[in-house]
Amino acid sequence: MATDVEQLTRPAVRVSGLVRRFGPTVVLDGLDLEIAPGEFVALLGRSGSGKSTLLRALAGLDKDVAGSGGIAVPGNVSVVFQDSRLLPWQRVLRNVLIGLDGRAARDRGLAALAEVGLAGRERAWPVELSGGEQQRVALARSLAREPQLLLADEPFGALDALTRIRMHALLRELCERHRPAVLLVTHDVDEAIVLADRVVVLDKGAIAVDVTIDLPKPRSHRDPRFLEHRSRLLTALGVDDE
Ligand SMILES: Nc1ncnc2c1ncn2[C@@H]1O[C@H](COP(=O)(O)OP(=O)(O)OP(=O)(O)O)[C@@H](O)[C@H]1O
Repeated sequence: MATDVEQLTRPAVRVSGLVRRFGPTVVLDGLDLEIAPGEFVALLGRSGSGKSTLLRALAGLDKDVAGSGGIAVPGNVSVVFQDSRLLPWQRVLRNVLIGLDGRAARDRGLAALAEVGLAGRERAWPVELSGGEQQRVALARSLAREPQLLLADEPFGALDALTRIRMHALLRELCERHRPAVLLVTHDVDEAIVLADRVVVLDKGAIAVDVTIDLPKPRSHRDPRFLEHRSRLLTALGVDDE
């Protein structure tokens, strides 16, 4: 039995020495990562560096990694992808409640839709919603499951810049209220700095950079410390900061 102190200090996510190969190609090469309960970690890395591979492993979607040891995650994990993955033949509330049963779950679904600003749209069809609204439904679907770990793979990558900024504010609020541990995969350095408590960079199969973003929220792009973080992270990604 774990003691109370162990319960409090135990990370929500612990990855140790994770290796993932596809044929001869080693994508994850002894990767270590811990995420504390309630901590928001953003994962950056060049295209093909293995970000989605890591996220899929944590989500339990990679059968070849599952059960191999090296990964400890909470029992209750939700995933949000770049496309909302709503079922077009189900109305909004039905989509939120997929896999959930009972009155309490229905109430959580309704509350989650209200939290993402979609109260009154429960009976809409996905096709009647904008891309940003569909991603809100996807967020509500995750929230209704009250996850201890939220995994997000470029959830705003397909949205226009203005909608993305609104979604940042929404995600920040939701995470502050519900406090899941979060791993957000993104290509967007600014998005990582705006949202995360920590930003990690994946390179050559392991975490190459691990930076705590100790700036008050909401964060301003004009804050010189924001710019310092951006510059450091862009350098880590091999991009020149003009
Ligand atoms: N099922 C698979 N079979 C073979 N190779 C794969 C498979 N899944 C991923 N890979 C390879 O693993 C590497 C990492 O892919 P992954 O999708 O994790 O990268 P990523 O960092 O998420 O990239 P991006 O930023 O472009 O989305 C790539 O070289 C990719 O081709």
